[in-house]
Amino acid sequence: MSAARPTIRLIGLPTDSHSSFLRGSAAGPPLIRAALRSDHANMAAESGVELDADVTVEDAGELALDEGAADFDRIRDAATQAARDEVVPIFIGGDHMVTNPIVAGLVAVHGPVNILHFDAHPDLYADFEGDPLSHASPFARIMERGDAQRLVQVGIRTLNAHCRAQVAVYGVEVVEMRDFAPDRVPVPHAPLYISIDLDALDPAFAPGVAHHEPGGLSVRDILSVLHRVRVPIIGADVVEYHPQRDIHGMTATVAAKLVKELAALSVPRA
Ligand SMILES: NC(=[NH2+])NCCC[C@H](N)C(=O)O
Ligand SMILES: [Mn+2]
Ligand SMILES: [Mn+2]
Repeated sequence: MSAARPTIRLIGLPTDSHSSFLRGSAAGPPLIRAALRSDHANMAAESGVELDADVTVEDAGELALDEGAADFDRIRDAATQAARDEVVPIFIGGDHMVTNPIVAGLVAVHGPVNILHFDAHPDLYADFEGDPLSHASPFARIMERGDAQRLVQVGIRTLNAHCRAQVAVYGVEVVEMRDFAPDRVPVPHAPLYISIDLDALDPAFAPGVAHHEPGGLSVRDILSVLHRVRVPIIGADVVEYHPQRDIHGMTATVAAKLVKELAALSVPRA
């Protein structure tokens, strides 16, 4: 990666076969990509970093997935290849199972990473409905492999007894929604990976998700935390966009805004 001008690699992950309750996020990636390139906006992040000008955007399209067992390896290998190519991968989901193989792939190059995770759910189930690769379990798999030095979770508001026990077992740092303020979030250092489940947002800001959980974050809350990141990220994902639950594409626009702000975090801060 050139010190002067980093490259991000946009990778769509059209998969929702490990979802619970509702499927539909597999249709998300092209709609988020279209919202990112819509003429209603421009490519400037709020920091002033401009995609295409200050950050090269390499769009890899959708990864070929077939809902079979090989999908895990395909996603993991795409993350590893991006790291070896010295580009910053930004994955567009698809459901939250994808973060499990993504982190496995990045760790192969970077070693154990620090994760900043926004979600209504801790996604730490030992397994969910019998599926260890469930979108409700990615961070249990990551923590049990030792792939994370730190896992900081923000916006959590669905902790049941099982997940509270998992938090304790894995030493997860949780900023629950009931305690949230942007400056209360411990922003980890490098190597930093950021995962955003759109249901971290209140349904008023992001109706286009399966799991509507009231009392969530605002878009500005998430941006206020992202703007406190001081190290260039090694990768990120935005997941769980469900087009069929959206209203006038507003959640696709929110997802695209987050992709743009995440891409800007590939640039070292002055
Ligand atoms: N990433 C998710 N949507 N997790 C699924 C949540 C599972 C279950 N409904 C719960 O509330 O604990
Ligand atoms: Mn969630
Ligand atoms: Mn999630």
